[in-house]
Amino acid sequence: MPNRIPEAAIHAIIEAGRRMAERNWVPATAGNISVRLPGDRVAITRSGFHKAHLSADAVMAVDLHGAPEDPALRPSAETGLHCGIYRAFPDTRAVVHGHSIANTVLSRRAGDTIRLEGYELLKVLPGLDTHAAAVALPVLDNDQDIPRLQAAVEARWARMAAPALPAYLIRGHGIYVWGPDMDAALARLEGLEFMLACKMAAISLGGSDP
Ligand SMILES: CSC[C@@H](O)[C@@H](O)C(=O)COP(=O)(O)O
Ligand SMILES: [Zn+2]
Repeated sequence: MPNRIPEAAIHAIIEAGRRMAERNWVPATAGNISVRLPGDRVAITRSGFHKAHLSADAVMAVDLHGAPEDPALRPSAETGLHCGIYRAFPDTRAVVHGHSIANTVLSRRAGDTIRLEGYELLKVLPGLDTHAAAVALPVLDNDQDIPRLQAAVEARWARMAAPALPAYLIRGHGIYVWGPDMDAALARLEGLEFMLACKMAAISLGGSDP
């Protein structure tokens, strides 16, 4: 079957995988990456591939409900979470998911949210133009039942003041971050991971972090 995914989308996904792997955010075969395509299609990583070594063969197309165009290929196990983000946020064109040490450790000891306050890097988030701000990053309980987890995500979004932050954490698992293009999604991911690493370092030093 010919690969009908635009070259630019494949390139963006491969490069994102390399960039996330360089930072140790996608150990083993963890993580998944997607790009919205025209016509209610999504290009997404296939399940079980190492994100440092992606090639065009590791990328496939699904519809906005996660149905593969080629039923012989298995998309990411978490395709339902990507598609849920694209359905909820029509301006979103890229979604990235990583498993860093900081997002895993901090989400395991958090309640419903992780507060990030006073960091210059908050300005990477849409609508924030000063460090004198605070955000509450949602933390959802992990669940291997992805439709049920997506329902919990949607219930949380419904309770959040609009506009929802373009990110959430899954407890002991990882982070989902999205944006209007891959560069924006990766910048938001890097900013959030930096702040989470700072928070973890502050706590490790025996201090607190607001
Ligand atoms: C290596 S375990 C990680 C997986 O269970 C999952 O959380 C993950 O991020 C990658 O799954 P995948 O199906 O390859 O997209
Ligand atoms: Zn994962």
